[in-house]
Amino acid sequence: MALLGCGVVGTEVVRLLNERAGDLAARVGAPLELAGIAVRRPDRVREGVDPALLTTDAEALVTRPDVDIVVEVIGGIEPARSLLLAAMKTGKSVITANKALLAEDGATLFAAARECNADLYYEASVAGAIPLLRPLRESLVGDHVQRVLGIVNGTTNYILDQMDTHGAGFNEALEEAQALGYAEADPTADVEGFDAAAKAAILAQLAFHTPVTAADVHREGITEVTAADVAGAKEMDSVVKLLAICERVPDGAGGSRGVSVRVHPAMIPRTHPLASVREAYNAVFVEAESAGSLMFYGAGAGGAPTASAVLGDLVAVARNVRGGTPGPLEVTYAELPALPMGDTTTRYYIQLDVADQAGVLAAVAEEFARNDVSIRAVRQEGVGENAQLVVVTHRAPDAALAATVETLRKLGTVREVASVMRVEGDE
Ligand SMILES: NC(=O)C1=CN([C@@H]2O[C@H](COP(=O)(O)OP(=O)(O)OC[C@H]3O[C@@H](n4cnc5c(N)ncnc54)[C@H](O)[C@@H]3O)[C@@H](O)[C@H]2O)C=CC1
Ligand SMILES: N[C@@H](CC=O)C(=O)O
Ligand code: NA
Repeated sequence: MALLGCGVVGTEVVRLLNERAGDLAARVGAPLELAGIAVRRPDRVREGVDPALLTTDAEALVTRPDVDIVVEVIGGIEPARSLLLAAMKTGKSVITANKALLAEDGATLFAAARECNADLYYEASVAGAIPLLRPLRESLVGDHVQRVLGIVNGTTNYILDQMDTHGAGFNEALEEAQALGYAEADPTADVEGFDAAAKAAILAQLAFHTPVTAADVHREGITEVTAADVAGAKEMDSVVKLLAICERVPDGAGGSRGVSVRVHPAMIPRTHPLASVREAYNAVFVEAESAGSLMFYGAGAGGAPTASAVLGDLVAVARNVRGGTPGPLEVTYAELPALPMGDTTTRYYIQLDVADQAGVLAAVAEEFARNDVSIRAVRQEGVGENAQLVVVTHRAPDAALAATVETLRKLGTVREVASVMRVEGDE
């Protein structure tokens, strides 16, 4: 086998391959021999890594005749894509942790795997160590999945958790997450929601057997989440989490109109199981017609947990290679359209700084009514210059809720829209 990349994840893969060589050989039925490791800087000292294995010529490594499995933990689109394609075209099976690539151009990789009769396994790409893709791809393939909902980015969960529990600042918490090996090479991918959106696309594609790419996912990160949002959530006995939500949208005639796939911060009650997901942990609920609700929980980021998922794939693929039978391929027959966010029904929490005078509540309520948004609860707090209205809505199309907020911003009696947050998990 060959390894591409020897960073946070790659180093752990090498360490575990060495430490568990005997057990892995027994489980596969043959030893897993590391033929080479493609790196950018071969002079760098890497503890536990034999320097004789290092090469900067990744292209030559992936096509070597003595390599039959290639593990890619470089990340990014290129050269990862070309290397994986070259590997499959020369008869190798491949394993990758690269959600960005799978969500942007998974179709090309899956087509190559099919044409070349190669395995393409990627359990590490979503929710790190948590076995989630194999259950969707295999265990639940006979069921009808309705919804996948969860926390799939460790870095942002770590930041939000530190803000909530220790009142930490955003930048300070991000630096800690980077030092712990959770963040992507460019942490913008985490905090702007790109990483979670890529994972949501992969989950939706597997769950609904329909092509979904990152471009189909509505994405909002956590950079706009303010201390006021976190404090507002606390007052509601709730917590702010970055959620990935993939839903099958019914057509009213027993079928599906399409899928809604979105990533955004949301307020969830502290009593909800997702509220207790702390630090860089991930948790995902899968709701299927016959299985009911299933919950997957565990380490979603970090070198060793991610390497665990890579090694699981490696043993599975090595067994397939030895047996001469490839594993299951992607099936995306359903061709369901990805519906726009505006059509998706959500609920909003809105905190308004208002003038403390007669008729304010009526004026605010009128804007909700004008947009056909039903109010679930209203609370007034403070007096005079500190007067605030907190409104929680019932479900309405997201476009109607966004339009309501826009009109509230223009209302003379509203001094400021202090916080707007979607609400999930307490219906
Ligand atoms: N760190 C984590 O918690 C998780 C990471 N992943 C994914 O695993 C992959 C790797 O992530 P990390 O190890 O954290 O990143 P990293 O940045 O620590 O490691 C990537 C390594 O690849 C090397 N590299 C870049 N271009 C190369 C090239 N052309 N040839 C050879 N080496 C090259 C870099 O020098 C770096 O050492 C990414 O796709 C990431 O999204 C997935 C799940 C969790
Ligand atoms: N950067 C990612 C790593 C795992 O996929 C995260 O923080 O979850
Ligand atoms: Na996983």
